[in-house]
Amino acid sequence: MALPAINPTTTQAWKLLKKHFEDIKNIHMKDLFASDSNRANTNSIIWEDFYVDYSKNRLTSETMEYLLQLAEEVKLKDAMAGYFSGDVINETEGREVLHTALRAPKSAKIIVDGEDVMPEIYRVKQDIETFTNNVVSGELKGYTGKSFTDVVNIGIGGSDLGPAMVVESLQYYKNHLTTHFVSNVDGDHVNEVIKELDPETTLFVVVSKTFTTQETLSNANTLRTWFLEHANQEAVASHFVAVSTNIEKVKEFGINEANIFPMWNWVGGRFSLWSAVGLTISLAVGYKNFESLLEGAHQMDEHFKTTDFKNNIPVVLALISVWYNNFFKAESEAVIGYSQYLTQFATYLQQGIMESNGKSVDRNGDKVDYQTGTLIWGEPGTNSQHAFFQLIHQGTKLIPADFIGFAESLHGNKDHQDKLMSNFLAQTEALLNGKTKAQVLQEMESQKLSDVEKQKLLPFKVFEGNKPTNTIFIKKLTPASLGKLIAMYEHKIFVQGVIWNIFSYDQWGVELGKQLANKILKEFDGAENYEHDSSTLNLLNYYKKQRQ
Ligand SMILES: O=P(O)(O)OC[C@H]1O[C@H](O)[C@H](O)[C@@H](O)[C@@H]1O
Repeated sequence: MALPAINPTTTQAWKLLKKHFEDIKNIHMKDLFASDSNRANTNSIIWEDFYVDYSKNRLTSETMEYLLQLAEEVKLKDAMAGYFSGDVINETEGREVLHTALRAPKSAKIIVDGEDVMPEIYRVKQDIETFTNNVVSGELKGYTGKSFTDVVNIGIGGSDLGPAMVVESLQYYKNHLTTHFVSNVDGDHVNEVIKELDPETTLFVVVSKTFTTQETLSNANTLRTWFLEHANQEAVASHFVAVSTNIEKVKEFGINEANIFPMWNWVGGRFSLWSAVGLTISLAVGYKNFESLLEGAHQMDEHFKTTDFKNNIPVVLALISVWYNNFFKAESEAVIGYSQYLTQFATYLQQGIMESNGKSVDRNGDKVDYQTGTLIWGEPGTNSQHAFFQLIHQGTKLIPADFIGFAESLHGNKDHQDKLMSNFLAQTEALLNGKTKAQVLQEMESQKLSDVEKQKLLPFKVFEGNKPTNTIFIKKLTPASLGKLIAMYEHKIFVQGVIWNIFSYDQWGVELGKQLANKILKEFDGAENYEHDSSTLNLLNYYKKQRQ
């Protein structure tokens, strides 16, 4: 069944929200808290090891009522049923969207083209487990009989960002293997990694869903050439494995069929870390931890699938985001993880969110006349506090932010953890309340300033507050809780795509640049009568001169 295609602006709920927005747009959250002592409790969801507090948002129970009505009116329930059961909801590519099947239990039955995909998923999982155990235990050897010490993941986009982010986030759980990620076609990337490698003990994992991606094939070729400077052709078989849907292309590249981990067209690149694309994750943290990551994601799938919308974390977060995006006209959202392990989390989400929902044509093929996908950015706290928080606190832009924190530390240093958590809590409080003129003046009392000096400084020291945040407080960073967190954002993406009536699972917008790059690449060594605008032509000729 196709996804329902309902223009959200034609719903009753949208009209109610529009009117309601005019009524509450200037209300300060401080007043909402003052008038309802139970606000924090009624606007939070406690589920397993997740405590999601969304009370520090510019909304009332009436707002939530209309937002939930919007979810009903766009037929979110029907869309969810299609998402989980393998409907072709990626209509422009004619594909199912089944990353949730990758983490479903063995007993599940998910039919694609008349066939249950679960046995095949579990067969590949078994291969991942066996291979991981053989590499980690040192049983599998390189061409000179030494065990592997290093793993190089060669991929880009979804074949890089997911595995790289998870490996970074689960660093605490890592084994002795050193992992490297090569993605950029910039030769500096691969060459810097090569400096750290020993060909005798390095395993290469070439990851590409299509196996046609220029960057990945170039990097894989360069690494293989370097490898062959030290080893002979037969050694490639014991040092190179691949993950792809395109078995023929992988074989053409020279990797043995036995060394290919398959994936499927019904897994989108940016949602693929749960498949064999996550092989590097499994190698880095061990199969058991990889499995826990998947189990955590599955628990979030169940929560999303079975919980009423009002208490459904991904649904509520998606609706709040729509509220800011479409009514307050907020352009971006920040994601701030209070954990150094989450350094790559926002970068990862950028692909997930912006490649999925950066669309301007609706599911009927018509241009939308409302805003869709949000810009996503962020860095871990507390570092980001000392970098860009100034703008969030006192700038002119409204930037709703997700604050993600872990109550228990992994390192066990209470002093550091208390300081980290005090910042985590203080920032959302500061963003909520701000600082009034009266408070600033009171603070100034102890300072030796004249009244004129005080009045001069006053406007700069006032914080308006009323800056919205969600707090996603998780008990501890584990493979399972990370799996839940990632799946939470995946479902948020889905819900927003349904509301905005767009296709979230294609990415036609990345094609044009690729096509032109291929054309220009040929022109570097070709004749000079190219068809380009004058700017591109000048730049192209400038480069041609420089490279001679
Ligand atoms: O895995 P691959 O086929 O090499 O694709 C890698 C990436 O490249 C494309 O340009 C897409 O925009 C991404 O969604 C994809 O993850």
